Amino acid sequence: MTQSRPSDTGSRSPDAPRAGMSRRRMLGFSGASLLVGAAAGAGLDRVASADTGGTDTAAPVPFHGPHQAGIATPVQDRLHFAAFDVTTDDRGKLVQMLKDWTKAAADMTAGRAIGDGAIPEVAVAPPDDTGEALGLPASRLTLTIGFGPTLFEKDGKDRFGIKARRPAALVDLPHFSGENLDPDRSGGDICVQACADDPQVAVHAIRNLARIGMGVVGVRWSQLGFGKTSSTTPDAQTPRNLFGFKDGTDNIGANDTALLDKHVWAAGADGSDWMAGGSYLVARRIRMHIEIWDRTSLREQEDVFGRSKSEGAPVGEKKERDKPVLARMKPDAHVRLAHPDSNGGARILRRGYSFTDGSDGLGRLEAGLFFIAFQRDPRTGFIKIQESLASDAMNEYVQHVGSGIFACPPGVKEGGYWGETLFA
Ligand SMILES: C=CC1=C(C)c2cc3[nH]c(cc4nc(cc5[nH]c(cc1n2)c(C)c5CCC(=O)O)C(CCC(=O)O)=C4C)c(C)c3C=C
Ligand SMILES: [Fe+2]
Repeated sequence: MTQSRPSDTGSRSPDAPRAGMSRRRMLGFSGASLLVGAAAGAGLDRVASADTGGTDTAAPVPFHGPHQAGIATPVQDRLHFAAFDVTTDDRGKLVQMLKDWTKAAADMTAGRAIGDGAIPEVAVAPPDDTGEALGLPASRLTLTIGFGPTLFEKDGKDRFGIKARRPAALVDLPHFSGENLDPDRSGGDICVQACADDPQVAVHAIRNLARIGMGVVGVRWSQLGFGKTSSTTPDAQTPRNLFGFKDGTDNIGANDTALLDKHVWAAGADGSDWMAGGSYLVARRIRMHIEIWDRTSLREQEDVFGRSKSEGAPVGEKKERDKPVLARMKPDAHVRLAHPDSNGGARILRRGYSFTDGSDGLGRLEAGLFFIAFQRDPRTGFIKIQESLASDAMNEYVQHVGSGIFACPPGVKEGGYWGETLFA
């Protein structure tokens, strides 16, 4: 990617971006002609992301609106997910940080540098923006915030005076059979899901939020993800997971407002007014035993899911979108057990990513699926389905090793801030 970068000397170069100048504007002034030239030569201007529905106009995703972006909006290619612990008991400081985060998030998602930018006129203080995203487009960055159970009450303490506002749906997840959760990769008072088509843009966003939050929050754990394992745009090609299977076929589509209203968006009538238009996020770090899977026959692999590996068609059918006949699948097939018909109609919006974090010291890939699901109520969504998956044939090949649950408030209106409905 062509970048317009300031000099590496630390002093401002003549062609450095102006203070506060947006990454997009910078590109317009200094990078666009280079980009056009490069793209024309390589034919890059014809390349479309699978999830943009065939267009090559990756416009920024609006930050403001009734729902937070990053839930029902088209899934980007990369993820940086971070869980934070709040390190102060001062409610005022927490609220001020949420306001500062909101401004920074609005800037970054629009493709602008934060505040006065990375190269401000005045050089005596650290810049507002760390600078590694200068010259990069917005890359469809979305930032989605969620509040964990411990923000409402921790060790019996109502730190921020919001204990009574904890939604009934924000339960502590029960123990599930076979899981082996690492406390250092689980929980958190606040989460931020950063999704973008460029990993540098997603990492820049989390890094800068952590920097702004210094003294108020600290990163508890974080996870990078690549290769989305689900899509909210059914017309786009379904991506594949690390087991090689199409994943996300029967996901809830971004335009299916009836399904979103029924299964994803919380409503005031659910009991927590401040969550109306929000959603509940469940994250699970699922280790996949790739080496064992790779020694498994194709027939066994297909039996595990109840779908073909090539087309993704349900057992006995030809096409991916053909209606699954659950009775034709093995009783322990993943799709059969996870299907709404096996779970009293339960549906979730999946938005997970593959991950590989190198090797585990025993020569095995430290790899898996960072599973993210949004739902109106985790008790009738993720928990219901995960309990059915206790007898899943896939359990021989996977283990849940990290976990988190968060209440994601509704979207931010212009001039508002993340969590305003909770703290106002
Ligand atoms: C509790 C919820 C789920 C977990 C955890 C989960 C893990 C997981 N899934 C796959 C691969 C596939 N899942 C597929 C379908 C599917 N999975 C869930 C839920 C969980 N999966 C649901 C609700 C569904 C849809 C069922 C339906 O309505 O038909 C599929 C098939 C293709 C698809 O529809 O997406 C695959 C493949 C892995 C590898 C994994 C953990 C590592
Ligand atoms: Fe699944």
